[in-house]
Amino acid sequence: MFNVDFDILSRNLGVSYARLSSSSFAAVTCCELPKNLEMRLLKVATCNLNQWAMDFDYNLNNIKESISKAKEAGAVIRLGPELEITGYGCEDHFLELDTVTHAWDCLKEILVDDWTDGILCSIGMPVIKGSERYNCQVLCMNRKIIMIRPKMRPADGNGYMEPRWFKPWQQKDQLVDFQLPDEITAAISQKSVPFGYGYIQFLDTAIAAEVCKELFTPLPFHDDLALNGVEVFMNASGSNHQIGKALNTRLRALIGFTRGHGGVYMYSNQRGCDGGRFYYGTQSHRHWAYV
Ligand SMILES: NC(=O)CC[C@H](N)C(=O)O
Repeated sequence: MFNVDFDILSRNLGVSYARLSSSSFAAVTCCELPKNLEMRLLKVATCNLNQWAMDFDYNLNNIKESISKAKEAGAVIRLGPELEITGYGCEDHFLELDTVTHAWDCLKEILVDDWTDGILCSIGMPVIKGSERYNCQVLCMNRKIIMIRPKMRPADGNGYMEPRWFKPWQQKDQLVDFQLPDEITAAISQKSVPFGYGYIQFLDTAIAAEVCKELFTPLPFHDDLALNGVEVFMNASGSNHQIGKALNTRLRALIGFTRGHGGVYMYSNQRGCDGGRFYYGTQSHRHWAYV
């Protein structure tokens, strides 16, 4: 495919952090994704949750329940909506340090128990790196954090104000090392994780996260990722309801993408109201095509 210059930085994780020498983005290599069928079918679960802004216990329970249901259904990938731990509509509560700290506490609860055993979970939460706050998908499996993918195209306008709370990630050419909070390190014996734009290379497939609006913007990142072998895309959304949007905007975008690139596109959205200003569209989708 292309030359890979492996630069192993995180042996403690059991995964390797790879910088691609001839490409503009990076990959995390990982163990074999558990397969649930002899036919090598991959079962995936997109979970639409009716989260409530700042209700951490309630949101965490919904997330746990959705992971249980995904596992019961035999899925090996579970995708939840954007910022599902805090709720999407926290508005200026995102500016409070406690909001991010509580989100880590919730993630810790998920990681210390068996929730992520045998299933890749993409979980939405705010993360502070350096002095900046990012809207992230935290990809976890087997009680470890495999990668953190910050949103790169913030939603602004039409009632959205993400730039007020989150900085868009702009380093398209690399994954960087993120030092996990001490409490997480103590709980799961993991010190750091690759953070940025990249994908996870499993032995038998490659998977990448995408965050809501990134599906709809010009020059989308998924083109490059698909051309480099990513087959499963996980889009976590906080997309509000508007008449006609589900069929005319979302579904068309998904079908257009998979028609051109093949693979599987998973889409998960928040449901209903969450205390903020939006009523969220309720659809979840997964669409696939062979090319
Ligand atoms: N959270 C977002 O990125 C929203 C993006 C876009 N406006 C939508 O409704 O889907």
